Formats: sequence, C-alpha cells, structure tokens
Amino acid sequence: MNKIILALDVCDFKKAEKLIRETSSYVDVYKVGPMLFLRFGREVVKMIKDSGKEVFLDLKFHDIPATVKRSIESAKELGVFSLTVHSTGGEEMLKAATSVENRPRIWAVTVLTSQITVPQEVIKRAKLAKTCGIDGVISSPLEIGLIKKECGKEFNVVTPGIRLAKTDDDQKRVSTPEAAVKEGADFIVVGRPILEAVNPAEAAKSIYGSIMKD
Ligand SMILES: O=C(O)c1cc(=O)[nH]c(=O)n1[C@@H]1O[C@H](COP(=O)(O)O)[C@@H](O)[C@H]1O
Repeated sequence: MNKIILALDVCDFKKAEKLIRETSSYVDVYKVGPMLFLRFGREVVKMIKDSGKEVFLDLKFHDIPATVKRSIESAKELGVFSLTVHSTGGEEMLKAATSVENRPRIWAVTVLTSQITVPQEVIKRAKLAKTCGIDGVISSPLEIGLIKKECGKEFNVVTPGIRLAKTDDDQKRVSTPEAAVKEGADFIVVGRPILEAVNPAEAAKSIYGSIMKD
C-alpha cells in the first residue's frame, strides 16, 4: 500500500470527489475528519470505498471507555481501514478501544504536531498505546526513529506535519516527505501541500516520486 494518506480537509463533497479522481494514482488511503464527516457521513465513506480506496476516519476519540468502545463498533460497521483515538484518554480507554473484535486499525495521537513538546513525552504515550494493544501512533516526523526503536518495527508510525518547504502555519514539528519516509514512517498524512497546490495532481505525483526514490 502506498504511504501517502491525503487528508480530505474540505467541506464540499464534489471537491472531495475531484481530489480523489486527480490523486488516485498516488494515494490509496484518504483521511476523513470531522469537517467532511459531519456533513456527509456514510455517504462520503461509501464514495471513497466505491472508488476502490481506503478510509482513515480521523475523529480522534477521547471519552469514557464505554463510549469509545461503542464508537469504534460503529466505525467498524462503516468498514473504515483505520481510525484515531487520543492516547491521553488513558489506559482503560485505550484497552476498551482495542477490545473490539475484528476492528479497524487504531492509531493513537501522541502529541499534536501543532504543539511543541519533548520526545520523551511522545515516547511515553506511544509505549502506553502499544501496551494497550493499539496498532500505532500519529506522531510528528521528528520522533519517528525513536518510536520505531522503542516500540518496534511493526508498530505503525503515521506522520502528519509534512511540508515541502518552510511555511509559517499551525504545524510546529515538521519535515519533508522524503525525510519522514527515510526515518521509517509507515504513512505520511498530507493535507495543504496537496490541497492548496495550484495543481493537486502534480503535487501528489511529485511527493509520490520523492518517496519512491529509495
Ligand atoms: O490525526 C491527525 O491526522 C493529525 C494529528 C496531528 O498531530 N497533526 C495533524 O496535522 N493531523 C492531521 O493531519 C493533517 C495535516 O494537514 P496539513 O497540515 O494541511 O498537511 C490534518 O488533517 C490534521 O488534522
């Protein structure tokens, strides 16, 4: 499976459809977050799956264990490939999440890439997630190597905060696609570098080319 996850951070169904058409040669997994899901829910998940692609449902669950467990059961019914929880929900919540049988892949957010932190905090949360049976973490490109070293190769590291050049926006811990993949990222989550490009298809193609070099 291709390592690029395109974040469909748009509020328009037709725009999402167009982005998938334009980037489908370079992207296998599309991320649906609250802005799209709250408007189009099942309809958008079905559209992506009907295009032969996988859905990463990024609703970042963070609640009491029973509620998170039932939310994941609902996500499973949708047939999504992966979903997110917050690692700060704690051990009991993470274990409730992973207790769902035949569930989608669960990735735990360590520390948001818009926040500044120390690597030790990220590792602490990644290790807790792993102990609870979580499949991997969402982490900045700066901690990939350390997480792989501490949690093992099989533990997924999914990396947003991908930038092609220095930008002045909300992302604080960033890196290029090449560097993130070289460090060992299983997936890179890319939004604005593709969504806001003059030609999204060209941007996706260029990122794809840059990470397929090695
Ligand atoms: O869970 C995420 O996907 C996520 C976690 C995180 O720490 N940082 C982060 O940026 N993301 C998501 O990754 C995407 C990054 O988008 P861009 O900054 O536009 O490339 C957005 O959809 C964010 O919601």
